Amino acid sequence: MTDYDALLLLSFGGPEGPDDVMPFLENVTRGRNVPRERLEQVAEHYYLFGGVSPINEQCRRLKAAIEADLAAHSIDLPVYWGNRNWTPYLADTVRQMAADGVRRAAAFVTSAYSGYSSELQYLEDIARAREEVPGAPQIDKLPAYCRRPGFIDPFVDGLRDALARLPQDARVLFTAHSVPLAQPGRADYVAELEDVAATVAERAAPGRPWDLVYQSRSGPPAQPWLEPDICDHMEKLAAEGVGAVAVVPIGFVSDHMEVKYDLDVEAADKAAALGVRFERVATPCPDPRFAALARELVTEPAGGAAAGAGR
Ligand SMILES: CC1=C(CCC(=O)O)c2cc3nc(cc4[nH]c(cc5[nH]c(cc1n2)c(C)c5CCC(=O)O)c(CCC(=O)O)c4C)C(CCC(=O)O)=C3C
Ligand SMILES: [Fe+2]
Repeated sequence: MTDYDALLLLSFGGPEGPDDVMPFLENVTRGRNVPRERLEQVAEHYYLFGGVSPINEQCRRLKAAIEADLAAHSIDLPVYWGNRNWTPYLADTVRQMAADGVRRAAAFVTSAYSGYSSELQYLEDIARAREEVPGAPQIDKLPAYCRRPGFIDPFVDGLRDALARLPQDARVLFTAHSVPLAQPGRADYVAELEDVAATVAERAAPGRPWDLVYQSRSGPPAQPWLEPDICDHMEKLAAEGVGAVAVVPIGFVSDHMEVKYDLDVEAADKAAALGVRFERVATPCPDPRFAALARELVTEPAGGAAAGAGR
């Protein structure tokens, strides 16, 4: 049972073709102090994939999987999809929800953690979109879900499988998006990442050494961000004689560009150059347990209460 009359899948958005790439990057970085040089580099990552971000297809599949899971549990709840940085833009989705008579929606965000980029910025998106739309529904963001089994269990299974393919001395590297040290909510974000890493390590590889590393940093070089960077860390491990790594992208719910490029291309190439075997564990999003998580959160009595937006 649920008090809500709609579920909103809220995501980051991504380009759908080469002409979308620069306008998308300008949307993402407006007012955010990211050097032009960095934007041009990141644009190349998207061009390598035809200018198409994997995140949109992931969202379409996730929406379909959530709809199928709700139907299988006889829960009659329409699912909408809106993004921060690209079509379908959140404000347009909220306008459609209002036109359809939605009064109270729960938002499931494609980020599992607390902190500014992962949670607070999505609350700002919701507030801004509601301001733009007369008669907008109430929208409660569902709580951060990084400690829930629907998010953790697929990583545990994936890490066990990866380690089975690697030599006994393989090191486990848990990786997440870096953020500036000065970012609001950074301490909560790091505490959750450490907790998730420790939980997954304990269950999939008890006693084996592991490290938490960061990736995809941007911003001016003089600004301190969370470290160590995954590539720098692999260099250090290689020098210490580590010959294999199992890389667990705990910072991501699905195969975003940071996974498909920054890990599968950049970090994998780095590992190859160092002579280190590299196995990247899958993200949870294609797993049915992850789609079920949206239903679990929206049907829990406390579901929307933990982090309300726009009451
Ligand atoms: C913590 C975090 C997450 C995880 C939480 C979540 O999932 O929301 C995340 C997700 C994502 N970040 C994404 C893309 C980008 N992020 C950028 C820039 C930035 N990210 C930051 C942090 C995070 N980002 C930060 C502190 C910046 C600096 C500028 C700013 O303070 O905003 C830039 C600009 C270029 C660059 O600097 O790299 C791009 C293109 C995509 C889409 C990828 C795709 O297309 O598949 C996704 C899912
Ligand atoms: Fe980002």
